Amino acid sequence: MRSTLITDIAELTTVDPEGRVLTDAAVVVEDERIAWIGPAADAPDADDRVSVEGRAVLPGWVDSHTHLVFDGDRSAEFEARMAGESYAAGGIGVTTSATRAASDDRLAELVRGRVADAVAGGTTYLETKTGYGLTVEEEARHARLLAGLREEGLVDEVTFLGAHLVPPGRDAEDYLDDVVGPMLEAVREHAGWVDVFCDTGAFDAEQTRRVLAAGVAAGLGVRLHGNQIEQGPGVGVAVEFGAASVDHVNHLSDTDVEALAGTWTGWDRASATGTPGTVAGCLPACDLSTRAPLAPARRLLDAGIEVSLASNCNPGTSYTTSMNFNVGTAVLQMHLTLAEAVRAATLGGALGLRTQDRVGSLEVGKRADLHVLDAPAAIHLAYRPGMPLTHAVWRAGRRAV
Ligand SMILES: N=CN[C@@H](CCC(=O)O)C(=O)O
Ligand SMILES: [Zn+2]
Repeated sequence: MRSTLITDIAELTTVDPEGRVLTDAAVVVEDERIAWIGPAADAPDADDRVSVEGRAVLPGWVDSHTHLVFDGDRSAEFEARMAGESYAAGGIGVTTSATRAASDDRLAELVRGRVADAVAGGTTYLETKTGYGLTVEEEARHARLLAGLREEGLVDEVTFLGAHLVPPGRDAEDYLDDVVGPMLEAVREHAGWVDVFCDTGAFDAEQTRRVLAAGVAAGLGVRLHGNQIEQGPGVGVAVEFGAASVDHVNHLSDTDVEALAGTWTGWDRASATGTPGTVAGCLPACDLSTRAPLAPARRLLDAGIEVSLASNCNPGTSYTTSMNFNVGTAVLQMHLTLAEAVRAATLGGALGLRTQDRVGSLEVGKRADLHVLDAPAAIHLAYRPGMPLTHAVWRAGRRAV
């Protein structure tokens, strides 16, 4: 077992249950885990020693919502939106055509490049989805590709999103017969989660229930896209199914907020123990790129709901993997404190992936996922928006950047 002492940390944001922020701190990493955390002056000996020379360190970002398997360009659609058009689910079909035409090698290269960008920006745990295939063969091809990259340790969680859009030219019920039948059968060995875009122009409540029920029967965990375009049934269905996360949540009724809050009654936020409920996944870059009202993260936190921040990297609504940008935006525009935003982008994402016991905070025994900023304090993420602040990254105890 090889150990490394990472020392001369000006500010160490742990995101542990007490929310401790240590100054003049050090961390010892043993293989892929954190073995010790404390004042630099008390640090034990280790095989290797790395000084971060007065920089800030925080847990690596947990990006709990991305769509990285895609080809093609939708910048004209974005430009039209900036000139006043609204976002509509139909654009997914454009990416689907381009993605179907891409070879296995090209798709793998594209995903690898996007993952490399994410890691270079401090992301150490990453979920990603299918959803631009929309035939049995294509969804299976994308799920297989992602499972291969998970084997390699490049991505961490794979989600099946066959119910992203009814492909142009197909009848909805007939398509869903495929989704819950041969498509699910083909992807279930590759994916850990099932997801549905439950919104105007995509799938309604009954269709969503049908897909989620089939996914659960196939042994998959539940997550959902909901309440992005309009107030609708997404949050209600997510709660009904005990989803780990419902993401977007731009348009919420009081009943939606109460329903989400009700899922967190068995969770003790102060000690981060108990039974987690349905995380409200907020996607600030997507909200800006679609000119949607920013998800009400402040209101959700105040109601006792755990919130995550994720990049939602995809070509239609959020073409970025930058978690630094999302965290800065949450502080600047969504009225989260820095501590709340960092927690949402680390432990919040982990809760939404039910991996909070392994990742999402810097605690002894957890995976050594560390993000070193080129700044003395983490508040620089909001104070200097858009600056290249990621200095170094350790992922599972290995230097990745
Ligand atoms: N809203 C649904 N899915 C993606 C967008 C997909 C697209 O437009 O290509 C999202 O999460 O925003
Ligand atoms: Zn999405």
